Amino acid sequence: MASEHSESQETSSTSLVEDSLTISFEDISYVVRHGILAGGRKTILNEVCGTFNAGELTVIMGQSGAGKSTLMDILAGYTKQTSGNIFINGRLRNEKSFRRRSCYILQDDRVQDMLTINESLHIAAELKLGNHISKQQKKRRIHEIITSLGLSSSKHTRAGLLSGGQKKRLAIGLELISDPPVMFLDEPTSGLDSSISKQIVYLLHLLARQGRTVVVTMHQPSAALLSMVDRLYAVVGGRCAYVGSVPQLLPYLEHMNLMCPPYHNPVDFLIEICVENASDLVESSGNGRNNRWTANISHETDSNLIEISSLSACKEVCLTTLPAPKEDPTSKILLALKSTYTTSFLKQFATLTRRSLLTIWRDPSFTLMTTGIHCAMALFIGFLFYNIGHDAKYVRDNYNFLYFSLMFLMFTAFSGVTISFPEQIPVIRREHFNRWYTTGAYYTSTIASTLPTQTVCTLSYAFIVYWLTGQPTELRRFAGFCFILLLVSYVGLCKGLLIGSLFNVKNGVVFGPFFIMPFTVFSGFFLRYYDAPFFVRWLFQASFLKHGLVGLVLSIYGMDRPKLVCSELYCHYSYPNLFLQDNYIVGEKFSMLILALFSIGIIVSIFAFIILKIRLKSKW
Ligand SMILES: Nc1ncnc2c1ncn2[C@@H]1O[C@H](COP(=O)(O)OP(=O)(O)OP(=O)(O)O)[C@@H](O)[C@H]1O
Repeated sequence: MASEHSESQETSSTSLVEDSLTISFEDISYVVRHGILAGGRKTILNEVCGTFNAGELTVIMGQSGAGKSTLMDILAGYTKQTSGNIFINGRLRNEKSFRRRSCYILQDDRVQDMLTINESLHIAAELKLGNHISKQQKKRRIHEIITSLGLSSSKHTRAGLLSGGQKKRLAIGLELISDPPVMFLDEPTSGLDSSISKQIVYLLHLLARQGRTVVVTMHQPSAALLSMVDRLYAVVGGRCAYVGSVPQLLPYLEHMNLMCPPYHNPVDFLIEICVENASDLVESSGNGRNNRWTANISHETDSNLIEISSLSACKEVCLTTLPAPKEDPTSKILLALKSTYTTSFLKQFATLTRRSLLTIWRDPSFTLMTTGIHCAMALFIGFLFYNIGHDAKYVRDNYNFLYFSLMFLMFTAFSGVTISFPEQIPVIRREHFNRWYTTGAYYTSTIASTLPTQTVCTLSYAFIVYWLTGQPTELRRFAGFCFILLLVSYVGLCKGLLIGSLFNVKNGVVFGPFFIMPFTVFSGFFLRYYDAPFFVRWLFQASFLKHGLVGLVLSIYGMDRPKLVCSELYCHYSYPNLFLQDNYIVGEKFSMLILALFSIGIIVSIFAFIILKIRLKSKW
């Protein structure tokens, strides 16, 4: 009842369109299982409290492993706390509506390297603003973001060629398209030099001053960055050691009889001494409850800003053209929408497919190389098994050739995706969490944009080998041959997606073949169906390679193929039917094989989709 009440309160609050959101949290704990067999538990956050105001830049700092990212994940809604409450403007948070009004930029944030800044922002606008905003308004919004973030001179540069600072600004700009009033950023300055870090923190400061609630994590903000930070929230061992402004930190430490040496950065000093003084600091800060050191925060900070903005690195960013959330019509229109995603599944699918095809078009080297490899391999195999297809003497060799073709196409489809798909995960994770699109739209668009290349490669191979190896010149046999090879390569692709969703590139390369090898054993090539022990025979039905091999043999030797030419005195398989009998293929139906391949492909795709969905929900 309590939560229903709070939800209705929250819903009614959003209809009033609050432009600024203050986040407060009470007694947040996060406990994980530690060593499942031992049944142990590890407390990562221990009843922390705090308030992060709108209009302020808050930095969550602390040593590595202190719990900063975990706190951020919980506040952003990425992870669910074990206990405790989060309030938005004093009311219990409704996660669904909060996620529509916040964004989370993760540490290993990546952008689409092959797209220019302008293209990336246009795609983001299509996905995040949909048809609710006119084309003109979208263009204006993109222009505002590009100018405000100092990206005008490089707006036609591909993201892969941008500097670290420009990439980070682009990542921020992509989220600013829908103008969320709350922004979370995990380690936004990691890997950047001090001047670029200053520029990023200055940008975040300006965004906060426009009324947004900006929360970032940093290990240990340098003295140069501190003048732009409004609120420090120091975490030690999952508890709060200090919450307050930067200038108040020194008096706080002195109040605790912890004397910071002269000319020493008090933040560095706090980090150095916080572990051994953890209990006293946590007690003094009330684990985040004590507001004594937070008074007049923003006034203290602004006095330093004139000096900072004169820095050449900071001059690039100025939010003069970007409206503050309370003046921004875009955020008002989006707020009126009730659904989690702004655009329909079809719109998401179409935009994502366009983006993938554009990426492939921009970097054709991979597509050209794969097609080239398929053609080169086809020529090699064609000359190796040259003109054997019509001769009864070579039926066994022809069978080997069919099996090799199957394996080659399956493996190339499988390994290509196993390697390329995991690289996309960080990008999808951010975009999906920030409600650009559903997992289903992304997944189907990935399949749709991969199929054309796979089809071209498979058909190029099939055309070349079919004619070079002298297979029968009948359209129906050729069509059957191509169709089976296409289906097997598509199933290989789906299996690649499954492995790519499950593992990173390294583990995928190592463990991927283990998922394929059992299907090879039960393909009927090494071990025939009736020669296998009865209790493993069902595995033949589950092997897509078995259905593929039988399909290829039926295409070439089935369909009442007449007696073959024999180039020797005696050929055992002059009558193709005898070969079918010897391999237990008589009675197999082509339509059933196609149905089996389709079914296996669909089942594997569903599994891959479920795993991807689970993976995107967690940090794994
Ligand atoms: N699911 C989990 N299971 C076990 N331990 C976890 C889990 N999640 C986090 N931890 C541990 O909790 C501690 C805090 O992790 P967290 O990532 O929040 O730290 P952090 O302060 O952000 O560190 P860093 O700055 O190095 O990223 C770490 O010791 C981490 O190993």
